[in-house]
Amino acid sequence: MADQKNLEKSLEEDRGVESKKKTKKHKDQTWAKEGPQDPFEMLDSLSEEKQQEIQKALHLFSFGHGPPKNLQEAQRHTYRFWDTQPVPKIDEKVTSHGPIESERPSVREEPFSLPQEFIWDTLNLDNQEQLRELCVLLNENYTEEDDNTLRLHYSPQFLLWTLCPPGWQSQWHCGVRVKSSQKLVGFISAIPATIKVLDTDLKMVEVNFLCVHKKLRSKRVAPVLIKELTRRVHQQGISQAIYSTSAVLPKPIASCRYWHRSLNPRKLIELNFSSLTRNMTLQRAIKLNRLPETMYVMYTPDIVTLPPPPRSSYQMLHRTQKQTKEHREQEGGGLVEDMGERRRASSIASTKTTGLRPMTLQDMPVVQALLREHLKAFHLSPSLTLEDIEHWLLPKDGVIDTYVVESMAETITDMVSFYTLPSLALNHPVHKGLKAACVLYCISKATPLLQLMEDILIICKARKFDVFSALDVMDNKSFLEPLKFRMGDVHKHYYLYNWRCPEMASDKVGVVLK
Ligand SMILES: CCCCCCCCCCCCCC(=O)SCCNC(=O)CCNC(=O)[C@H](O)C(C)(C)COP(=O)(O)OP(=O)(O)OC[C@H]1O[C@@H](n2cnc3c(N)ncnc32)[C@H](O)[C@@H]1OP(=O)(O)O
Repeated sequence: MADQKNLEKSLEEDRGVESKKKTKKHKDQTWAKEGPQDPFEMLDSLSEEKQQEIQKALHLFSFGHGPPKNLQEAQRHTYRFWDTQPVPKIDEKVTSHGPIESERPSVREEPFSLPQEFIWDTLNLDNQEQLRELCVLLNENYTEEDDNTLRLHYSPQFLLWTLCPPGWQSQWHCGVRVKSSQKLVGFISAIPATIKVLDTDLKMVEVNFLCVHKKLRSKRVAPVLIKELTRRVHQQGISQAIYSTSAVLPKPIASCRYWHRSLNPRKLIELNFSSLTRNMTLQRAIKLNRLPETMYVMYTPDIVTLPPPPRSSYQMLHRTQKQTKEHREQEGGGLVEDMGERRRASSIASTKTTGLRPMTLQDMPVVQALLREHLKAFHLSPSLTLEDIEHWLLPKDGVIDTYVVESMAETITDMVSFYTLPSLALNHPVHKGLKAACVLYCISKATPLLQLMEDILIICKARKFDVFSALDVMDNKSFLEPLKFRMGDVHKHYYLYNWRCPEMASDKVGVVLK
């Protein structure tokens, strides 16, 4: 409460600062000083009350509020900030590829200025309290919920996974705090990545989690965060970045779309995540989305303990509930050991694929080779070291899952990985939240892709995921419709900073930005 008051107070003070900024003397201290004179600058010279009235009116006409949502809006929009950056213009026809600014930029030593009520703070995510603060900022401000029903809910483990991969740098976890209360009100992050664009490998950063507290919106904070992060990345000698947004900015290199497969149709409808179309009743939706009956056994020491499965392990575990019960009664004691490794294993009664199992540490080199070969087909793809594979793909509870298919010849022929993204249901009388699985990579060399993906859906349903989401990138289009995914409303536009590249179709994209 006290924090809230402080923030509101600081925002009022910020307005005071803004009016001071109208004088030439203070112009350098504006949140963002990037563009030529335009109608927005004229708006700035009006009183705060008048500006708010005009903003409300513009919002009512869905015009000029927030960045454009589609290409038509983008063509009418004046990009005050983006038109000053090394990115192609929105209407530019890009036919060549290469850097936009090839000279090494001179990097200023000092951070960009903030109004005096705010300070920069590099977050230390090893510190539990700071990690918690970041969760709070993102969980309360990252999702734009129109109807207030669902809000993304990032866990500390998820943020550590996305923000601290091999080579991460704490200065790229860039926060803004209110000086007086120390409340975290802004954030932007970068992580290192090597991305192949067409045939060029580029060391760059992936930028994500740009977030400004809801009470500080439309005050040009975002451009300052972006410029400050750019400065910090330039300091490390890196001049390119990749990022994705649902907004249309200058200028997408690819435009992708989310698709969703209902695993729990009743809940998704009750939560307004999906809706019933004409001629579709709830019963029909349930029937339509039904998957082969599943029986899921979690072999963890505290749930059920079994002796080592035989070499052809996962087949043996495909048994009926009755058989499993009998087996449990006969055996008991001992931990699941597979190929000498103590581990938590899972099995599904009705999956079809022989040898489908969770990935382990020993699989890493083969998975790396499989991915490397698979990603060659795309125009935009990451190069992943063994350390990256371990970080990004090795299963972590509630964060990332990877399943592989081990053939009788003991080689890994196929793999599917997906991460977990929970949402919180706000003020819902029955449901607390929603659990989504989001696919990263699907590679099928021996198993038909449709069969493999159906098995993954069965696993996800048994593991209580409510929905399985996929972008229409890589080969995903080939299984989306056959497996009854429905096209979502949200687009994901991909961008490169300081790199010109002709637009590519979504199925040429081999990178999934979290
Ligand atoms: C070499 C290294 C380079 C590193 C940097 C590479 C570039 C990285 C780029 C960042 C990649 C991020 C990837 C992700 O994280 S995408 C996720 C973005 N975050 C959210 O959607 C969370 C909820 N929203 C918010 O927190 C705010 O609405 C944000 C912070 C998004 C904007 O705050 P606000 O609404 O208060 O606006 P403003 O008055 O401060 O600023 C208005 C200006 O900002 C432009 N804008 C609006 N939204 C975005 C957006 N998502 N990416 C880039 N620019 C954006 C907008 O067009 C306008 O510029 P222009 O139209 O006048 O030109």
